[in-house]
Amino acid sequence: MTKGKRGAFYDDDDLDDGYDDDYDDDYYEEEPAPAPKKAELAKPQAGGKQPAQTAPKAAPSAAPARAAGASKLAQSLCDPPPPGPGGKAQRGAKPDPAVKSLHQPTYPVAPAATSSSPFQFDTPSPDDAVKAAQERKPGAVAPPAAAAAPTAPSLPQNKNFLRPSPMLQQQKQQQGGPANGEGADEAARGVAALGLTSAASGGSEGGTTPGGGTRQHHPHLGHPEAPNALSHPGGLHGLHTRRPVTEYVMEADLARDVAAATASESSSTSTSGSSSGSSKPPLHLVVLGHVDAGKSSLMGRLLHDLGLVSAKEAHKFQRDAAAAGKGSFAWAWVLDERPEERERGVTMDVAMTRFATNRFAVTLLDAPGHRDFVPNMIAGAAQADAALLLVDGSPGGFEAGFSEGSGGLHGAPGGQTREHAALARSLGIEQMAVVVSKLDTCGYDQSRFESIRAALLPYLKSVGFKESGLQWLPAAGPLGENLVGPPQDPALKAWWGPGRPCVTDAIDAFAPRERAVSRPLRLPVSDVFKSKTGAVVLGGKLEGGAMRPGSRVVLVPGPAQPFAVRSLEVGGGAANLARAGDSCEVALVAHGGGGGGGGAIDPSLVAPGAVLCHADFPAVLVTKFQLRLVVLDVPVPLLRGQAVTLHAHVAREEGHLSALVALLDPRTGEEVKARPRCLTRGQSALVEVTSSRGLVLEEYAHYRALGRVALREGGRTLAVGVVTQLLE
Ligand SMILES: Nc1nc2c(ncn2[C@@H]2O[C@H](COP(=O)(O)OP(=O)(O)OP(=O)(O)O)[C@@H](O)[C@H]2O)c(=O)[nH]1
Repeated sequence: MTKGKRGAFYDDDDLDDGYDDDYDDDYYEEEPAPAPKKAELAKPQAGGKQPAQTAPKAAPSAAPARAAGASKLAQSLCDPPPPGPGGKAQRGAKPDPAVKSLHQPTYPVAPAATSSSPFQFDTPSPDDAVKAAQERKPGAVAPPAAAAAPTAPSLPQNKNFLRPSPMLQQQKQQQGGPANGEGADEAARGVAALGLTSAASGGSEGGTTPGGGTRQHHPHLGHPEAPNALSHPGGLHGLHTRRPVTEYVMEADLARDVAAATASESSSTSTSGSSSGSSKPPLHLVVLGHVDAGKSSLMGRLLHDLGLVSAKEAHKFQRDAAAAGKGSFAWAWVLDERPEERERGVTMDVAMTRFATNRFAVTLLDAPGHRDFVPNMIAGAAQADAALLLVDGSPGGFEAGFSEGSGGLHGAPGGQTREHAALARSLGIEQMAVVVSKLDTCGYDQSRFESIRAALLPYLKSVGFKESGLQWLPAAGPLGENLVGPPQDPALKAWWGPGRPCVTDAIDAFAPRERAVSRPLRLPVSDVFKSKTGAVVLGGKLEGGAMRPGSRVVLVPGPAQPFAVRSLEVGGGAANLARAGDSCEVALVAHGGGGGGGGAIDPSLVAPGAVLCHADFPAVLVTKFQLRLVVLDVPVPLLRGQAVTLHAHVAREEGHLSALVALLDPRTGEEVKARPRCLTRGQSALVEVTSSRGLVLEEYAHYRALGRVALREGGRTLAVGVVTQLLE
């Protein structure tokens, strides 16, 4: 393999530069065939943990037909892997979805299967739903009645995108907070060449009480027909005159508050160890991985082991899941709340919850693994500072999730381990802990762990991760092994002893994010809900700037008049200040309208993809922009006019490639050809994109999180890029 160079054309301070340095030839050994052993199951757990699920033998044939089904995005990202020393070929194993049998409430060693059938859904995926709605109603306009309803806000209906778990909603309500209710080598190097780096933001300073999840609705999915500034007759606007963000100087009183909060946060960081979430640096953590890798189960059990799910609640989840014939999904039910998710045993939305580790106030985003829900995964990952990548270590499981797909226009798509990792990196995530799960199914075989690492590491490096940004550890979620303390199972303990990190150690080893407070306020709205007091609350992650009660803000797109911040919650607790990186909820009142609620924002006017902005430095709605992109795995070359779905922060719009401006050298960024006729996989290019409706975007140089765009079509991610210029 030609060692990738990248980044020369991105004047990005975080640009990766250590590709060669980090390259580790040791990992280019031929992968030894896994030697599965009998699973060690259903043993009592030490440390007061819940007993693991018992292990009656399951009939593999009875397992649901769920397997590798995945987009082909990364087929090109990893083929062919580099030869090892001596020219030995290094290839990922073929799909072998033996993981099927793990859908039974047992953990048997499954025989290797040779084929996989994609998971079947009988109802439309969110992608389909949004598309269908948009096709039904081009330029979808909100019904005037809804727009006019002053006191009966029609909140998004139960299609929440980021949502808290039921357990956390309950906790929040008990605390009296807002109710939550319903709640290819070339291509790969190209991704790396984008040099995308993490959002310069860091999360909340004060997750005051672990488990104070408050977000409820994501209007993006909930309201495919919601108004858009460019189509709404009732005066939504987003056509501000843009003041250069570089002119912004933070208001003196706000700057004082920010400086004080920063000082207090640094001092508390240096004296870490308290168990309270308050004043701990925030960390937005997304959990990624192929369908059924064990993401939800691991997080559900972790929340229990951290004391956020009581034994009684855990028992109820187990009883109810068993009664529904889904006993093995009991821990996943902590986060998989929707009936469809529980019935199918598949996460569909991103579930959000909060907990505290020794070091961080963590906002957890549990992303769906199934390829139909990659758009949801993108929105979750777009907010994250770090990721846990769950990799199924069971025999055949890793191979299914890491499969390359069979290529061609109608070929089988590859596994989501690839797609998720590539997307995460392109969305700016630089720090990731790879958790190899389900090793209990092969007797915690160390060689299986090592061989998975050897196969995955080159790929992760090829999509832009530095080896220094990666951690590797084993864990078995449902069994509670290596989650919050050292493993109890002798077979695992034998090679993962004291001093080796457990999951919470790995989280604590992530670096906190720098907060992008020097830019004007930007908060992409991911939730709209009504608090107990009747206030309409907007929630999301602050991607730039700072605010406090009284701050003047404007919603783009949104009503023309400015609002004032009436009250704030950060990390689930009342706050006087929110800074870039904070996960916050904001209640607004019309500027100068007092606190009576009469001037409160009408939630029906909160459009999907809306962004709360500084009133004097608002964002603008963009319909044409220039994007520097890398073409991922495309079945056919991209031509001018190619229809795409644009994914940026919490926004999603239909659009097309309106011009292929130039082909770029992926290493230097220099133009190698003007106006190319088409773009093929792995190529780097400057393109012009036209969106059918306006959306809020920013130049990547100013706001990373608002300047990253993924282009998808037909269930595949075609390209990822960064906004270089706003054109119209
Ligand atoms: N033996 C064993 N089974 C596991 C382990 N982790 C998860 N499972 C099982 O794998 C199945 C899928 O687990 P989930 O937690 O739903 O997987 P997921 O990655 O969240 O799935 P999606 O979100 O739908 O992509 C369930 O039957 C779990 O009991 C593990 O460490 N060992």
